[in-house]
Parts: sequence; C-alpha cells; structure tokens
Amino acid sequence: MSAHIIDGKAFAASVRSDVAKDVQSLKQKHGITPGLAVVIVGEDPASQVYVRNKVKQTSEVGMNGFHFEYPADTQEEEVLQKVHELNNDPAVNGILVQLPLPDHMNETAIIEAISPEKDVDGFHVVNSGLLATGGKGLVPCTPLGCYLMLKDHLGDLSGKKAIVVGRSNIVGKPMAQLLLDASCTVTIAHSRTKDLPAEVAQADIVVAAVGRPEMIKGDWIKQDATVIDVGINRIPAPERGQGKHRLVGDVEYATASENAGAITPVPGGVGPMTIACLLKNTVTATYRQNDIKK
Ligand SMILES: NC(=O)C1=CN([C@@H]2O[C@H](COP(=O)(O)OP(=O)(O)OC[C@H]3O[C@@H](n4cnc5c(N)ncnc54)[C@H](OP(=O)(O)O)[C@@H]3O)[C@@H](O)[C@H]2O)C=CC1
Ligand SMILES: Nc1nc(=O)c2c([nH]1)NC[C@@H]1CN(c3ccc(C(=O)N[C@@H](CCC(=O)O)C(=O)O)cc3)C=[N+]21
Ligand SMILES: [Mg+2]
Repeated sequence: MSAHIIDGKAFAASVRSDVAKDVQSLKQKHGITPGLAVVIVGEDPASQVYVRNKVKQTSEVGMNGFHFEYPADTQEEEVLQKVHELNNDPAVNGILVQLPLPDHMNETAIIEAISPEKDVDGFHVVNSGLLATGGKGLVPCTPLGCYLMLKDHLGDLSGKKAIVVGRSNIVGKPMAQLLLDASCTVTIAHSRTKDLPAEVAQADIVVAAVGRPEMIKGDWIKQDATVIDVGINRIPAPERGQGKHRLVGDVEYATASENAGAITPVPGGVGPMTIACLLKNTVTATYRQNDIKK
C-alpha cells in the first residue's frame, strides 16, 4: 500500500489564514499590529531559505516584520545589544535569532538574553522549562508543527508508541515532550542508540530529526506507521543539471511510503508548518503581552 501524503504546505496555509484573522482582529479591536523581529548573523545557506520564506509570509498575514542582518565577524556584544533593544521595543512582540550563530558567539547567552515572553522560537530555558513541567510557555515551532500534523491526521495519540530520532534542544527534546504530554509511550534515539532499525520498527509514530539524508530506511518502518520527516538536507542533483541540488529528508521516502500509513514529504511537509507556527507563536505572544484573551 502507498502511504497518505500529509500535505504540510496546505495545512500551513490554513494555519496562516487563522493567524491572519487573529491579526485583523488585534488591529481592529485593539489597535495592535503584531511585530516579529528576526536577527541573522552570517550566511548559513539552510537559514537563507527559511528567512526568505518567513519574510514573505510575515507581511502576508498582516504582521510587521523587522529584519536585522549582521556580517559573520560581528562581535557577540553587538548582537546582545540588539536583543536588549528589541526586548524593550513595544512594537516587537516576537524575537527570533537565526541559528546556527558563528562559532565565536555563545549561542546560549544570546538565546537567554531574549525576553521569554518574546521568545517565539521557544528556545529560552524558561520556555523549555515550562514545556517540561506542563506550564504555559511558547513551544518550539518545528515540534509544534509536527504535533499539529499528527493530531490532525491521527486524532487521539494516547497509548501510541512514538520514536523521536534526534535529541537536539530545538527539535528532538521538545518533540518528545509534546508526544509525552499527548500520552504516547516515547523513545528518544540518538547517535549512541544500539539498534536503531529495531527501535524504529516498533513505532506507530516516527519523527526523524537527524540531519542525515535518507538515513532512516523504508524497510524499518512498521506497517501503517505515521512518519514525520523533519530533515532538510541539500544533496547534489546532477540529473537536474550541473551544480544543481535538491532537498531530501532524513527518511528514505520512496520505500518508507510503501510501509507507512502516512508520511510528510520534503519539501512541503514540516518546513512550511514551522514557519506557520512561528507566526502563530507571534500572535500568541502578542495576546499574552497585552493581556488579551482570545
Ligand atoms: N523542517 C524544519 O523546520 C527544520 C528542520 N531541521 C532539520 O532537522 C534535522 C535535525 O536538526 P537538529 O535537531 O537541529 O540537528 P542536530 O544536529 O542538532 O541533532 C541531530 C541529532 O541526530 C542524532 N544523530 C546523528 N546521527 C545519528 C545516527 N546515525 N543515528 C541516530 N541518531 C543520530 C544526534 O545524536 P547525538 O545527540 O548523539 O549527537 C542528534 O541528537 C536537520 O536536517 C535540520 O536541517 C531543523 C530545524 C527545523
Ligand atoms: N532560530 C531558529 N529557528 C528555526 O526554526 C530555525 C533556525 N533558527 N535555523 C534554521 C532552521 C531550519 N528551519 C527551516 C524552516 C522552514 C523551512 C522551509 O520552509 N522549508 C520548505 C521549503 C524548502 C525549499 O524549497 O528550499 C519545505 O520544506 O517545504 C526550512 C528550514 C528553521 N530553522
Ligand atoms: Mg543544530
């Protein structure tokens, strides 16, 4: 059987249209236009795609976008200064500092400098702490997008066996937390996991966030499992012409589609949902900062 393809692009469009309605109502009833500030240091190619899509969609939903670009050799102090300025700017409701930062910068110090109420990435220790303890913080965009797709496709997740492959602070760990909150039985796999194929084979839900092109093989996937592929890997595509590239996920898509009940494509899966959730978090942050109940 061939898997249902979860259309992240279409789902993201519907999330954005809800966000646009909220933005309209904030403007009309409260005279507030949500503002998202994005800080980029250096030129990571993966980040460029993300930022390009984000800039366009911020204005499409009627929000203000503020962009600050710095060369790779900028001093950390200058970025910290900008973050403090944005923390104190009432026109800015959300702040995102694009990762990775250049090696000479302390990523943690910069993330922790962001006011937790404006941390729309959900990376601040206050927000990860709130997520871990069942509190009301801001949830990281990529895991939130994955979770919304899973809920939309499966409904109740309770009792399902889920595996998250990858344990980064920005994807794997918060993803596992959301699945646990939804009462899944959660396994977190990583580079030291002994028998990854056997672990994956038990899972009703597989979330792949490894960063290695198609490393999760299709024949590991249990019959009818739901597969969420977070990976964004640019690989050479000489068949498209010299020097061309294409995007693939962390899952061997063609073969996984034969076993899975449903699967997210790359591109067109998790990526668009991440941006939609960033806009959603910015609206959520705006409501909370202004003590407005939705
Ligand atoms: N679609 C989107 O919106 C987004 C996509 N991404 C993509 O998701 C992927 C993961 O991102 P991120 O979490 O930041 O990546 P990291 O590099 O921070 O983490 C990768 C994780 O994968 C684990 N890993 C590496 N090799 C193996 C292996 N052979 N077997 C099992 N586990 C392994 C690592 O284990 P260990 O901890 O032991 O080293 C680590 O926990 C990337 O492709 C990235 O581009 C990321 C963010 C957003
Ligand atoms: N502070 C911070 N927060 C992040 O959330 C963050 C980050 N830094 N750094 C980089 C990663 C990566 N990431 C992506 C989001 C969307 C797409 C995306 O829109 N992808 C589309 C289009 C891809 C294309 O066509 O090239 C898709 O998958 O369909 C990609 C990558 C967010 N990240
Ligand atoms: Mg990383």
